[in-house]
Amino acid sequence: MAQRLALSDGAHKKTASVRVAVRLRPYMGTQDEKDEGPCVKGLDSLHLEIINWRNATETVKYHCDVFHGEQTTQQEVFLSSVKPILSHILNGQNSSVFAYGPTGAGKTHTMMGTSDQPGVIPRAVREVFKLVKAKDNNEGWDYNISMSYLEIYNEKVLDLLSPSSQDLPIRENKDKNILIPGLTHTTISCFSDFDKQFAPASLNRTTASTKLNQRSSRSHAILLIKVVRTQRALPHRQQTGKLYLIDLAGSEDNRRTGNQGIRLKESGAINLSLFTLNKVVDALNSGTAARVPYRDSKLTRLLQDSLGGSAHSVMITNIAPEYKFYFDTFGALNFASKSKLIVNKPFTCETVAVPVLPMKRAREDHEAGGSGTEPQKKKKQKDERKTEQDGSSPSSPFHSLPEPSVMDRIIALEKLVMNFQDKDERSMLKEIQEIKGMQREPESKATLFSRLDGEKFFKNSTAPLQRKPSAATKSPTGPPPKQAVVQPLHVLQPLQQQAVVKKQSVKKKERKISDEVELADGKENIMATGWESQLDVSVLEHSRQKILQVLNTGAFKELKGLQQIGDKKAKLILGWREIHGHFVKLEDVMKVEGMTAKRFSTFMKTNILSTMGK
Ligand SMILES: Nc1ncnc2c1ncn2[C@@H]1O[C@H](COP(=O)(O)OP(=O)(O)OP(=O)(O)O)[C@@H](O)[C@H]1O
Repeated sequence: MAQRLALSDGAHKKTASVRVAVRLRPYMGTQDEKDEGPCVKGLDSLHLEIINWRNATETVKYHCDVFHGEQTTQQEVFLSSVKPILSHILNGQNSSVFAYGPTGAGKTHTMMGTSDQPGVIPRAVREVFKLVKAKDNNEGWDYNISMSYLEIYNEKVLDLLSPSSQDLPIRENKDKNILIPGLTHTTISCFSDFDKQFAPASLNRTTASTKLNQRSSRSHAILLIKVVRTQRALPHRQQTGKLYLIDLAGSEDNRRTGNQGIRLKESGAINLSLFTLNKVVDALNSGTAARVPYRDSKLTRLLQDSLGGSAHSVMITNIAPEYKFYFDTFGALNFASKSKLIVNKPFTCETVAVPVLPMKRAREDHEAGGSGTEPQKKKKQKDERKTEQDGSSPSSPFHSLPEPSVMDRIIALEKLVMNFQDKDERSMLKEIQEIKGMQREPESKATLFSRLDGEKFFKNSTAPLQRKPSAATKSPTGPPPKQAVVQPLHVLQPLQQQAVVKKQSVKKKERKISDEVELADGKENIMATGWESQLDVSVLEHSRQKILQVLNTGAFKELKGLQQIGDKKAKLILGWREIHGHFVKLEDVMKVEGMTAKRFSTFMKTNILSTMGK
């Protein structure tokens, strides 16, 4: 029976982390009807930046193990991100490469490629044969290479090499190897052998056209290349290494894909498994003994070896530059930065028992369907059923999962960004927030600009990432931002405008809330009540500007710092801002859902009083 030997003894002591590469596909104008320009761009081979959703004049910077820009070739992606982990499978260890990212971002292109530009899969298989050939006769081992190819479609495991087969079960043996009884294993002796099997089997994969991708993969495709090497001499040691090459289906926002009916059901399954993948990463990252929910989806059950398990893993996060992919890109980058923290512990899967061959056959039989004794079988079936009751069965109602609202997602993402920024970046963020605070004080203006101009924040001289001005997002004021981790270049509204209290001649009937105040620029203001007219006009206006500034630039927490604003209102304000841009005047807050005139009046009164003197 194959045993796992942890490489944690003596000289072999080492761990392998999940290597995270990010690949940005070229901008495809046709995918972006509004032609708003890219929302994300690379900075160097390790960094990229994306426009901050809260303020289009700011950017958020990410760090990854490798960044592949738009011009990167398939060959370069393979050489830098994939080739280095392939040799492990010749030593009985597992390796895995998986492409993750939103639909239409280039996962299939990266993994499969085209005949002109072959992707990771054909290149990796060629390389495995090359490595085996180089070793073959010199070291006294015989090598056997085989392939299996499956897809997970609507939470069903389907054999792509035997398309007529039904949903296959997933099992785990006592050595924690993941097995799929009934799955075809085909021995391949050269690359063309592989290609003969792989090319037609790929056509069996479920694809369909959606609004975001004409040929969208509706399933997760997993190619398994298994290398078994057996020592010719006694004691006939045998090592089994597996290479998983995984093209995940894309995460989807069905408001944009326009999915309905069967596409919507597929999408539910795709999003559920990716959501579970996220939970698995979270659990692994927490570093506690918390249960890792591998069993909650077929995908994570199969990837058990690849994440936090025994594999050397590379995750290629594919992202798209167009604005319509913005939130998916943001989510993918945050997921990538989480996965980067996982540390895998590589094992060698080796048999030392003699005689080797009968036991090997028994093991193969086991994988081919004859798995385990009857009582074991029953127990495993029970486990499967249990998993299905947990909600991962094909018939489980995916749509009944609570879909977080857009704002919940945005706020969660925001939290993630704050959590996963590099420490240095976090401290810079803090510093920048302080500068933002200073911006609120007109007397600090001069200091602010002198600091912003300083070397400390803007060392990079490349052109800043800027959204092309569109009606909804035009920044009202200020020069284009220079480059920084997060760029706070929201320039001040003029403060301390002269206000004149008009004679209180308007009847209360006509002005339900208040008397009338007219600003020097002629704007009408309907919030001042009797108590306000007692205040110094400049103090009043100063408070109003402060409140307006928080409403326009405050994050969730700062909004909640305002009187009368709870979680729900803060989210609604963020949502309003996202859609409409800035509040031009305070009264615009009444356009936010649930902010009645009466509430607005109380909101103003309490906030003006609380900001006075600050
Ligand atoms: N690096 C690239 N260079 C040129 N074209 C690319 C690149 N990446 C992706 N494309 C093109 O973009 C389109 C979408 O890519 P692809 O189908 O690979 O996306 P996907 O992420 O696999 O989507 P889905 O999850 O919906 O299957 C395809 O037409 C593909 O050829």
